[in-house]
Amino acid sequence: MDVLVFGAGALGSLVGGLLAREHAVTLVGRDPHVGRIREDGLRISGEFDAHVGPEAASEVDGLSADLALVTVKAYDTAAAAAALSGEGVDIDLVCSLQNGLTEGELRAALGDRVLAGTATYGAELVDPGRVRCTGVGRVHVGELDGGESDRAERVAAAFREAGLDCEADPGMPRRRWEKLAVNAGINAVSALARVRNGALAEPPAADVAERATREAARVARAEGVDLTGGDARAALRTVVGETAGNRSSMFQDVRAERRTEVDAINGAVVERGRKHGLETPTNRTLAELLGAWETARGLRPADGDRNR
Ligand SMILES: NC(=O)c1ccc[n+]([C@@H]2O[C@H](COP(=O)([O-])OP(=O)(O)OC[C@H]3O[C@@H](n4cnc5c(N)ncnc54)[C@H](O)[C@@H]3O)[C@@H](O)[C@H]2O)c1
Ligand SMILES: CC(C)(CO)[C@@H](O)C(=O)[O-]
Repeated sequence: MDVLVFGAGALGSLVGGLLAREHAVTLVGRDPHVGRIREDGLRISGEFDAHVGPEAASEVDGLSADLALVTVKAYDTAAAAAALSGEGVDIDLVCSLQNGLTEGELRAALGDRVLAGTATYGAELVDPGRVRCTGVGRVHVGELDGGESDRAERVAAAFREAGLDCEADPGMPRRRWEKLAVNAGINAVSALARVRNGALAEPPAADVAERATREAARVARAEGVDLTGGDARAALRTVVGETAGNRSSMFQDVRAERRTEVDAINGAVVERGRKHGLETPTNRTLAELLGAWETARGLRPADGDRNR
């Protein structure tokens, strides 16, 4: 399979680098990472030990692929969608492995070529040309609206050929919403309280996290997804327990003074809830507080366009 990875940062470099052991891969990213990969290949450390030689580019013009994986941060999705739907690029299928609800933007630009994906691998870019796998997880891929899918099965088989743990899932809407509900509970709460995930097992942080997760499950049900508040809270507690020693990605972003994905996580819960006439006060407060911090730090566009 010819695979293009749009957004060769931590996750994209890890997944793309592992796929490059078996498939023709082009990593699309930015210098100095792209330049180093061209000169010396990509080194993968941590849970894997590999030195691979994918193609690397900083533009998609002139590229073609059977599959494009989208691994930019959620707030760069619009730019990814615009690039991948451009005239100079020829892509058959697109699959996001991002956190947050980003498929709407991708589908608007790329139509029914878009598959849903989730990834629970842990990745960290340690230096240009070097990525570390901090945890072996699993990739799930499937139709945005759910159902059996030959094309998702083909993608999953290609991932497995390269030694990645990957399954096609006919229940991607529920899987996406459950992951969103867990991220809604963990990420902003841990980032604002400046605590590792394990601190969300105890009140009062646990109460805030559970409220955010329960609100997300209520919105999911309004969207037609079969996710109870109890199931979502059970998933939250499991992930908090399994990742007790981790700093969430949003806590890491705040520590590094980077823009967070709060708009695509808690903000998405608020916006989808509003469409259904549902109040989501905990998610709204979390999104507003992190938004205020990002604005004060000059990290988000001043015009209020959340997705730029
Ligand atoms: N890192 C992980 O362990 C992990 C695990 C699961 C899910 N995720 C999700 O995956 C997504 C990516 O996370 P990450 O940690 O890899 O982020 P990252 O910031 O390391 O990687 C994103 C990369 O995209 C590049 N990029 C952005 N716009 C671009 C453009 N127009 N052209 C070329 N390159 C561009 C950036 O330069 C950056 O290197 C997020 O939604 C995150 O929540 C990450
Ligand atoms: C599962 C998770 C919350 C663990 O830290 C992760 O998705 C994250 O940090 O974004």
